[in-house]
Amino acid sequence: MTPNDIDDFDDALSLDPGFADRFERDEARPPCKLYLISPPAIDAGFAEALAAAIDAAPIVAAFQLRLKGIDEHRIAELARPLQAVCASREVAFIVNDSIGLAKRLDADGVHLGQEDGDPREARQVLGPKAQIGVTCHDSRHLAMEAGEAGADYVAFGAFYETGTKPTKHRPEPSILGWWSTLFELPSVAIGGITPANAAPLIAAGADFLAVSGAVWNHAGGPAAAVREFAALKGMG
Ligand SMILES: Cc1ncc(COP(=O)(O)OP(=O)(O)O)c(N)n1
Ligand SMILES: Cc1ncsc1CCOP(=O)(O)O
Ligand SMILES: [Mg+2]
Repeated sequence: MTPNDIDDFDDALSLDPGFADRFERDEARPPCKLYLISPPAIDAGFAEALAAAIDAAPIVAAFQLRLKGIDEHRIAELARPLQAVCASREVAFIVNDSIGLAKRLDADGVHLGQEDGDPREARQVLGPKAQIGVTCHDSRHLAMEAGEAGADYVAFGAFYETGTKPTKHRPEPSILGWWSTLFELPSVAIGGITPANAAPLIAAGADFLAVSGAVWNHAGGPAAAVREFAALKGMG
């Protein structure tokens, strides 16, 4: 994809929704992977669902433990079996929001929102191997800042309406193409992504699709959802 193509991408998509299905993702780029986000609340039985989702297709690269409004000690208890599921399957285990909790759990990384802490501090605390991700909403500026601060990926979203959390930023898919043309650092697309609406994001150049509701709330169960994502062009 070239910068000119990127400018035209959203226009073509709005005129012809089938455009993304025919658009060729840059073949030099590795296939797009799935980045699972936990439901906002879980119980001990969730480890089984997580294992089923990961085992459904070899496209799951990462899992983020994103539990809201729960005491950190309880999150740590819930985390252990999930961490074991991920470790045995070579899936990165990422903690949301808290550098301290990521350190305490010896997680593979941490995801930081704009109010969650400084990626440079995360690097100091978690070390050179940690995967540090940063929320960049719909902002090219925030993404470049995150890259300069040493992030391992930049996350754009929410691309679509989502019931998982209230969102106020709505980037166009072309921000993913713009990013991938200029920078090597991987991008993550997030927000209301389903197998039915993911094609434009994959075609535009997303390296990872971060998904919660479409996997855990799928009528056929999480494994069926992951298989549907795996069948999309550009995933692999
Ligand atoms: C991969 C990924 N991208 C974005 C977010 C959102 O993070 P944040 O803006 O801090 O919002 P909360 O998730 O904390 O509600 C994310 N968690 N993961
Ligand atoms: C955490 C987060 N940040 C932006 S949208 C979102 C929710 C992702 O969950 P879903 O895939 O259910 O929309
Ligand atoms: Mg956060």
